[in-house]
Amino acid sequence: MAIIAPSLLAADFLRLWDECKMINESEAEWFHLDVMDGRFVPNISFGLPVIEHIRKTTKKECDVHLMIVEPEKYTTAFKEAGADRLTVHYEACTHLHRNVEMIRQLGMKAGVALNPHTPVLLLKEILPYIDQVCIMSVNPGFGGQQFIPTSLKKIAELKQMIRESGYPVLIQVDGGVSVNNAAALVNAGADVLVAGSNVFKAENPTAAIAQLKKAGSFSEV
Ligand SMILES: O=C(CO)[C@@H](O)[C@H](O)COP(=O)(O)O
Ligand SMILES: [Fe+2]
Repeated sequence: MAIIAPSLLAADFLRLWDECKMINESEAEWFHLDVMDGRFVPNISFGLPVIEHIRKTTKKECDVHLMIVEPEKYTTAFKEAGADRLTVHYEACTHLHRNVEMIRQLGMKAGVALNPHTPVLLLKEILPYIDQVCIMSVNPGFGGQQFIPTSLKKIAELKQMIRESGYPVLIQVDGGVSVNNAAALVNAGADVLVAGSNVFKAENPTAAIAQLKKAGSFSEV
């Protein structure tokens, strides 16, 4: 059964209270929060003050996806803002091991995200030190993009690597996730489905979350 993590990026920012309430009352387990700095990605989203307020409003796990350069400078600040899970990009870290150790030492779950062009094999040595991998199935920076189909193969390859490693690392897939590809993603090995537009832009977001949950529960393995 996949974990559902709606991404706030697609929410109506003038109605954040209602959007949070909707997530709180839904079947979603995590709240995915995309932080963009206009340097690592060509877009700027939101930062610490928004996360602080989301933290006060939701009991769901706050899963923060940092699309920023030098993420190590802000690890403590995101912990203080209320992040339960903190994901940094492989491509943004020179000292990835040091960064994920710091995240864990502060009591958060540590994640590493991979851009679509980055091979999963590069994560082999870091698997013992992390809790989740975020496979980006679009180029990071924007919501509402088309799912890149080769991501399915990456998920399957990573699943195999994780099985062989013996470490309990979750696979998250982020970008273009919908009820149409949820079952295929879970069958390939995804444990967590992040969905922005397909939840918040739906006519009935609560029902869209329930549909994702249902689609993600049909596993062939
Ligand atoms: O990290 C990102 C984008 O960079 C994502 O978390 C998006 O917010 C997903 O949005 P959709 O593709 O589901 O609309
Ligand atoms: Fe994200």
